[in-house]
Amino acid sequence: MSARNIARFWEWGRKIICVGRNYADHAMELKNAIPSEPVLFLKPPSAYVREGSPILLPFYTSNLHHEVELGVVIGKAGTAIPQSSAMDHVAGYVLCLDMTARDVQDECKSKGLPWTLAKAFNTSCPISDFIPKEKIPDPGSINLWLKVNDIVKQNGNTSQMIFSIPYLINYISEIISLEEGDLILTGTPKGVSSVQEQDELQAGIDDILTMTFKVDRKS
Ligand SMILES: CC(=O)CC(=O)C(=O)O
Ligand SMILES: [Mg+2]
Repeated sequence: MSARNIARFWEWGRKIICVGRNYADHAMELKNAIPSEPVLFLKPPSAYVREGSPILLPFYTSNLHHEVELGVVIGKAGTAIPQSSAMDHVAGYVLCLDMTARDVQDECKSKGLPWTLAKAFNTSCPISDFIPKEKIPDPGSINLWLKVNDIVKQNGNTSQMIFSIPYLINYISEIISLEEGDLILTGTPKGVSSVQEQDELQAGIDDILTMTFKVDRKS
């Protein structure tokens, strides 16, 4: 049996832990309070979708939003990982979209219900190719951008994150042990907007990588 390859971590079926409201400008555009602690939610591994396959519109939403985010791929397991050694647990990064059925999320929020239907549906986590850690020496200072049909919608820098990557690894691993192949989505900057069937989403990290996805309806 061949050894597992971290560059194909999405095939391992590990956890996807998402951080919400980690950029003040995005929290404010949705009229949410600036959090004093990270806001966490989960997606299942069935949320992954790779370039070449479409993002499928769930039948129960009429307001699907894009959220471009930096994803941190865990390379070494740990519990209660100190901030000082947190980066030793990182294998690399991916560019991610946290696709969100905003109308459904708003309804869940108003009823005090979990965000599962809004955030965890099939294809709700499009991801790029794996980026080895060495290619991003300072993940706390990179530009993330996203265009819909060639129009720029999001353009933010990870320096705007409220909680840094070492802080998030420490905070999460105190509550949920991290395993090799887990992915942490670190939150989105402002500019989220609605996408429609047949839209083309292009996103990138500086001059490091771009990715393209089409939105489609399940046939
Ligand atoms: C309000 C949200 O959907 C939170 C979120 O996912 C984020 O990235 O911020
Ligand atoms: Mg998000």
